[in-house]
Amino acid sequence: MTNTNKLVRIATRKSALALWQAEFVKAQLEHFHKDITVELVPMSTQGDIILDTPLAKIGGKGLFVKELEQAMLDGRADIAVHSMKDVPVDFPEGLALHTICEREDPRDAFVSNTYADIAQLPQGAIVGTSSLRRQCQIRALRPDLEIRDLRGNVNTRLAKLDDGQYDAIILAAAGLIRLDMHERIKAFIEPEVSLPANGQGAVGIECRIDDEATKALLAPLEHSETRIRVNAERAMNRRLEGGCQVPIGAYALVDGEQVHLRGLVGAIDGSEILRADISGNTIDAEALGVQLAEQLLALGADKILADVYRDA
Ligand SMILES: NCc1[nH]cc(CCC(=O)O)c1CC(=O)O
Repeated sequence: MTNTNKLVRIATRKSALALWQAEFVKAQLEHFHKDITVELVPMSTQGDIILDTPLAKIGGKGLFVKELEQAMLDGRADIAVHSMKDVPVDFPEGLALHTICEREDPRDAFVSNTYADIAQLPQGAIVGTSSLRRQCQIRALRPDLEIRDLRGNVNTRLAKLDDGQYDAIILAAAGLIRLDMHERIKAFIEPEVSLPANGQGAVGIECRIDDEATKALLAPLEHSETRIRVNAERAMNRRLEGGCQVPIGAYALVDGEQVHLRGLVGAIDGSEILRADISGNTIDAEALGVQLAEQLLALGADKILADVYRDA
């Protein structure tokens, strides 16, 4: 199919990372289709505006994507580029996640100006993260550390570290790598120590379900292995009814026809961490995610999550 003179407008947040991801998709689209025009439509979202309230308290779900979705529904934009980690489970009527691009490094990263890794942190050191998932896993590993809230976009978080407000902070490696700040990563935290969030490191593209012309243009950006991994992870998260601010980790790997999925649900104080894993055929990725969620529920995840939601 040729799409001569087709215009693709990308709704995007204005953070450095969101703009990088939108520019990445723009470059990919232009690479695969020489005859199209791609424009960025930058906008602010509720999540960018309410920066001083812990996300768990404002009910997190979709905070960073609602305005982008409205722009597509209104016809002011054609696609929205998201970090898969921040994409809610369900989509508004008329929109769907059409494309998942190849995943960047999914691990969490240890960032500090003084210490080389978590093991080197002295007793009582202050670690910045607002992620309940990172918090519970670090607390389980090092109960002596003091975890403090850390909000804002990647650059804001790094500035707070450089200010001396924290001894170390934990960020997604993918964000730092994309923003060309690889050298800020002192150590990668392996999934055995900090199981990543579902979708971490993957970029997804949402569009109108009936927009066949745009969907055809997006087709070459799809990465099937990443799709399988993220589908398994998101299915687990969905069955646990986890929003984007929950102490839940989900991480899948694909090896040939096999998908291996690990899941974790933790109490925020790190006092209890439930882990389970499952393997099966890639065709069953989503069913495996649901089964793994049910294993975790049977182990007591429902009680832990009920406590988290009650305290939020
Ligand atoms: N919650 C914010 C967010 N959403 C996506 C990323 C990083 C990039 C990615 O996971 O694709 C980050 C920052 C972070 O967790 O450090």
